[in-house]
Amino acid sequence: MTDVLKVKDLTMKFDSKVIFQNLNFELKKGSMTALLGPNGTGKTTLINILMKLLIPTSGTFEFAKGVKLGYVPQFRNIEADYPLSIRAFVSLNTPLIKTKKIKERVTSELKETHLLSIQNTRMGEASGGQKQRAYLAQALLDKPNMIILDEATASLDPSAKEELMQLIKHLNEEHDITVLFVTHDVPLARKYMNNYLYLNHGTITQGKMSEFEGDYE
Ligand SMILES: Nc1ncnc2c1ncn2[C@@H]1O[C@H](COP(=O)(O)OP(=O)(O)OP(=O)(O)O)[C@@H](O)[C@H]1O
Repeated sequence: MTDVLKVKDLTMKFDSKVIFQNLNFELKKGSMTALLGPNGTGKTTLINILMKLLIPTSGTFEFAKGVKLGYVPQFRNIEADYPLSIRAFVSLNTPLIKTKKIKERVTSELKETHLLSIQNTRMGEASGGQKQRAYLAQALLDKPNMIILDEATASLDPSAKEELMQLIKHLNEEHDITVLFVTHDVPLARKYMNNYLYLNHGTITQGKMSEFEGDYE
């Protein structure tokens, strides 16, 4: 399998505080990788670097040619009175003038994320799982071939978690989307992911999810 991402000697410091040092890892095309690690070890910092929102102190990273990255944040700050429908929310980043082609893309992603039948429900009234799938649909509109999910299951109930993970599995298996999933949920990662990156004490360990024995203290 080819690499979609190569990280070499990546170091991040905030002033003199070292967050991590000399990280080296690769992600394979079509893999499903959990990025695990205790609170505050730098997972979000690493993702922000990969998304080019932060510049690392030193080291390099390179995505393979043709990699198109999608980012799915954890849903939050959607108040009960939030006025947009699920469909309008998913369409937020599309051009103002909605051509037939754009409308069809939105419909197709709503269908893919099991939201089509409730597309007119207000986001404020939607369940946590529905809101989270709306964020996923938004990211899928750009047709990414790799997605990064940041704690996307963190505040969902067990059945909404399973539905989201099944959907991610489907995207991986049927649409060949490479997955990097930031999570604290080790059982869920064991069930759905095949590899892990464990970020702790400023270094990273990589291996098979079935063999993961991280220390979360
Ligand atoms: N802009 C910044 N300036 C200074 N320190 C920062 C900055 N951003 C993050 N940090 C520090 O870097 C460390 C890593 O933070 P980060 O949010 O990346 O951790 P995390 O592993 O994602 O944590 P969590 O699991 O709680 O989300 C923390 O100690 C944090 O306080």
